[in-house]
Amino acid sequence: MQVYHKLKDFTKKYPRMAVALGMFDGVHIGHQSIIRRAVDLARSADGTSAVFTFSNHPLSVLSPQHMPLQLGTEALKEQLVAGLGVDVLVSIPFTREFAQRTPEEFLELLRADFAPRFVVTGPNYTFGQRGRGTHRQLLRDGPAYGFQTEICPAVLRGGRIVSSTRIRALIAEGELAMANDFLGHPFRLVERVIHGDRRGRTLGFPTANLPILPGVAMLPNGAYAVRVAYDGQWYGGMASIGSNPTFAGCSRRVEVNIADFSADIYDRELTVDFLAKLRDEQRFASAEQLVRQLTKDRARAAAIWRTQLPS
Ligand SMILES: Cc1cc2nc3c(=O)[nH]c(=O)nc-3n(C[C@H](O)[C@H](O)[C@H](O)COP(=O)(O)O)c2cc1C
Ligand SMILES: Nc1ncnc2c1ncn2[C@@H]1O[C@H](COP(=O)(O)OP(=O)(O)O)[C@@H](O)[C@H]1O
Repeated sequence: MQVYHKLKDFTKKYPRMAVALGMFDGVHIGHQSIIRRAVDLARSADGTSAVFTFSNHPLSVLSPQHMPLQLGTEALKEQLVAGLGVDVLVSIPFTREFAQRTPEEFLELLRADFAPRFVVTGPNYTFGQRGRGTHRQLLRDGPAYGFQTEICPAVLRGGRIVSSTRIRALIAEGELAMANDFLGHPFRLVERVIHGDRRGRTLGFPTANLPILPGVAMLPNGAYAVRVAYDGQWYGGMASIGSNPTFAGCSRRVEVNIADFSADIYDRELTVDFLAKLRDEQRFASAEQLVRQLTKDRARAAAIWRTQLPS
């Protein structure tokens, strides 16, 4: 997949585009149906599939106080979109200047830079100044700009609409099984390993520490069964979300003990998929008691990740 962070004239390089439009935070099963439809339409037209999105949420510019925690970073969105077989990802910053475009100017930009044959989006998508452009305008005016529009219906699970807003709430409440069902993949963190207190190795449980960036959604504190991708390889593991209350404490972070693994991976990127919660975070009376609990956690985590490692 080719990734662009700036607009330019893509029309010569990528003919007959099918473009999926949206923020796609979390790339959940509703987003996946939109993006897959663009991929299918591009294939059937022997053309190019593209996702056109923003690298920052529009509310971060228009109304920062209403900005929701994001289900993932740019790096995560890129990973998940690539996994859907998309040819081109265009992810540009949303700026005040961009927000000034009228819906008609946005459509003109789409024609000039993408010249799409097909535009695919969801029923809640809006575009142009004050979000005045709706799916109805796309359906009505698309042909004048050279494209057909497909609006994918909202995806339901258990009678409820799957949305990024709903998944954010599930993550905050620790409803991991339902969140993963709505996401269509395990809740995922992609981050670089930072330094900790170098205590993990002395306990017999080294833990690669990952920061929880401000603005990014995270599960409640506790111990979790996880799977971890490092350098193209999947491993089982267990993770702690919290601040090590048994010791002096630290800033809230994610710590991952990777099974059957030994290497220095400071500053390297890890992908951590949260599979199931094992227990709440506890303050133990001693390091020995924590170690005893971690040994039990490891056995329970292994029973979970063993069936969930991609080959
Ligand atoms: C699966 C797992 C669960 C953990 N649970 C707790 C806990 O309940 N309470 C706690 O104080 N620390 C817990 N820890 C964190 C350890 O205290 C921490 O990994 C250890 O102190 C090493 O810290 P360091 O990486 O900064 O060296 C847990 C770690 C793991 C891997
Ligand atoms: N099985 C493993 N799981 C996690 N990290 C490991 C493992 N084996 C080696 N490491 C390395 O050890 C570091 C964690 O050791 P630890 O003593 O907890 O240090 P820190 O407190 O700096 O995280 C990781 O960042 C990684 O570089």
